[in-house]
Amino acid sequence: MDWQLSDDVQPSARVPAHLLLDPTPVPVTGAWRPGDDPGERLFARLGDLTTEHGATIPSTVVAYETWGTLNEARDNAILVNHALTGDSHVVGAAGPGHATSGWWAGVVGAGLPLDTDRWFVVAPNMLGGCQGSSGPATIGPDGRELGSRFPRVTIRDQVEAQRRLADHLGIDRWHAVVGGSMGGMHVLEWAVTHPERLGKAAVLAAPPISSADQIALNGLQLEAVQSDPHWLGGEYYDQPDGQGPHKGLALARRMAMVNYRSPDELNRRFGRGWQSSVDPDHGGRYQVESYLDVHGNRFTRRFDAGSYVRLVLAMSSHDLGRGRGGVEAALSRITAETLVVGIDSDRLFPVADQQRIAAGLSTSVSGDAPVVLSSEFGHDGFLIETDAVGALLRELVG
Ligand SMILES: CC(=O)SCCNC(=O)CCNC(=O)[C@H](O)C(C)(C)COP(=O)(O)OP(=O)(O)OC[C@H]1O[C@@H](n2cnc3c(N)ncnc32)[C@H](O)[C@@H]1OP(=O)(O)O
Ligand SMILES: N[C@@H](CCO)C(=O)O
Repeated sequence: MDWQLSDDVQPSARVPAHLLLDPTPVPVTGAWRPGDDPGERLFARLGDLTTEHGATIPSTVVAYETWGTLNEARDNAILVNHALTGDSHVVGAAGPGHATSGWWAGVVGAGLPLDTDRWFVVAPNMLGGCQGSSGPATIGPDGRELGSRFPRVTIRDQVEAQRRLADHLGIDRWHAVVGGSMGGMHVLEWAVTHPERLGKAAVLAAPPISSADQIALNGLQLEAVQSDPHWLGGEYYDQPDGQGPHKGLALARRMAMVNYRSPDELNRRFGRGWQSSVDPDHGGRYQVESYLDVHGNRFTRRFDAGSYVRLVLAMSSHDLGRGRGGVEAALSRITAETLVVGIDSDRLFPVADQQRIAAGLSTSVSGDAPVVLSSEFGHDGFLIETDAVGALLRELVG
């Protein structure tokens, strides 16, 4: 690497406002302190990080949010890991006059399954992400986004960044580490790499290894982004008029959304309905196409294409058994009491994946089979079925 990050990293004034995904300058705050505002985004500078592939990320920054209070014994902390395009914003402000927001707002909070009156909940933005942690959109000392200079990272690299965050916060052992989808991959890596540092684990809708089928879906999405003429090898940030690989990124999201939802749900919701007054056979659109367009377009307004490519590559690299004698040998190293949850309509990470995890564990809370939730929402069920997911998590954390 021929670049170094300085301590006063600032967003570039040259970047068109609508491409500036995260306009917050990156002041490197100190560690969390009792009394800090819940849900306030903090940043930890975690030193140079050498990736599994031997590249160095200088002055790695991880953005994170916390809720609740770390007790004196420092043994009430729960790590929550987000999925591919999530962030540290698990839950926002709640109360009179405040809407509750965040991707697991029904799960984390006072009196909720991960009860913040009792637990100290920590949620980092993953390494390579675009919501505050080091990633391709990070501004380098030359005032330009790192773009392709940001190296490939793996699930293990992302967990290493989180391990450093735990050290930074003075948390030797998590009461529990939980996460869904790609976040579940992080949970598994935590449980295998640092078995002594967590008591309990929850793996939701995640596989122990990315299969050919999953890599194929990822590869198509990567191609969609990288074949956009505005991708420019990942150096697209300074194009005139805010141009960028928006079409490619939106197409990738549309492809992904199909796998996040189930055929039954899409068929029930949309059938063969038209979105327009014009018959699709004569140029109009089907409702389901419109739905995917909305999600694809919306996504380009909140996510960086370079980050997306790095994170999808990280997901494809996932193999719990790499260098450990295979998946089953790796699973046998897990000592955390583990909840494994699958969703019966998940076509992205099907229940067979969670069956393999549960069967390989000696510490699964449901024996050698996973808990299977019945939901028509497919993979996204872990985000939507918060009552069922929350009840399972409440029981796990005790
Ligand atoms: C841990 C993490 O992964 S965090 C990241 C998760 N969040 C995301 O991925 C953000 C993208 N959103 C999603 O994936 C999903 O919306 C979820 C999982 C968050 C929630 O799912 P649901 O509540 O079932 O929302 P759904 O997918 O039905 O989308 C609803 C939107 O589609 C719109 N929509 C529905 N039908 C159509 C249609 N025919 N044409 C256009 N838009 C449509 C709705 O108007 C609604 O828009 P609104 O949000 O402005 O109200
Ligand atoms: N909706 C989720 C699905 C992937 O788990 C996301 O975008 O992160």
